[in-house]
Amino acid sequence: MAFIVGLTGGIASGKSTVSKLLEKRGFTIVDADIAARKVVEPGESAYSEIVEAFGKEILLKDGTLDRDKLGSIVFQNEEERQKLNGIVHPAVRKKMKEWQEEAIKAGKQTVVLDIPLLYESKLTHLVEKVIVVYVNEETQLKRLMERNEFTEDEAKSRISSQMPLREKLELADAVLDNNGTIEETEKQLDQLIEKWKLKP
Ligand SMILES: CC(C)(COP(=O)(O)OP(=O)(O)OC[C@H]1O[C@@H](n2cnc3c(N)ncnc32)[C@H](O)[C@@H]1O)[C@@H](O)C(=O)NCCC(=O)NCCS
Ligand SMILES: Nc1ncnc2c1ncn2[C@@H]1O[C@H](COP(=O)(O)OP(=O)(O)OP(=O)(O)O)[C@@H](O)[C@H]1O
Repeated sequence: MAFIVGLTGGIASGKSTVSKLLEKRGFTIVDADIAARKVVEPGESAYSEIVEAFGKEILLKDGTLDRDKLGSIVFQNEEERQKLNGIVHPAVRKKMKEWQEEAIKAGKQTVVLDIPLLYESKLTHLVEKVIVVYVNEETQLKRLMERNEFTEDEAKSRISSQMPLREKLELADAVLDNNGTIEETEKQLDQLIEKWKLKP
């Protein structure tokens, strides 16, 4: 039976960076953010539900979601965000289950579920161990602002829409401290792969 590992953290804490390092080592990643983009494509059921709930003004000229516009709505307003989550999350869970089953059928010994909201969405029952990618608040804010070219307010509104990252530290089975260089994170990751005897 495959070993299912949860990978989480906070926005811009380095989950995708760690996922790429795991992929380089042959591990299969099932990425919630990728699933969340897939299930809102035109023609998918979540797409029409989102248009119905938020109106056509959250669409671009080509009919796809205006992610910036929808983001600015939902990260300023908890109720709007819960409305979007209620539409997207069930479809994301279904898509991730499909991808996980495909990986298991292909004989993978480990499957890593990269889920930003693993704790917020109470999904720890889906995994056997949880890795939290940790950065301090200052580093998180700086990297998020730099990556997305957000103002401080835009970045803070996204960060505050999640459980505080330091609280996730207490819940983790393993923590990767990503405040340093990527090489330093990579070293911690290789030690963890060894400790947990993870095989791709
Ligand atoms: C609001 C949307 C359109 C903004 O798109 P955008 O391209 O700007 O961001 P992206 O999807 O790449 O997410 C970036 C990061 O934002 C954070 N985030 C995204 N959605 C949420 C949310 N509903 N609540 C808290 N944090 C979130 C996560 O850390 C995620 O890794 C998009 O994030 C979305 O559809 N969110 C709802 C689905 C969701 O909750 N996805 C997160 C994991 S399942
Ligand atoms: N150790 C590091 N040193 C410097 N920059 C880093 C480090 N780790 C990640 N970054 C950068 O910080 C930003 C956020 O990293 P990443 O995208 O991996 O975070 P994430 O947790 O996947 O974010 P999200 O929640 O949005 O998916 C990226 O621009 C990435 O290149």
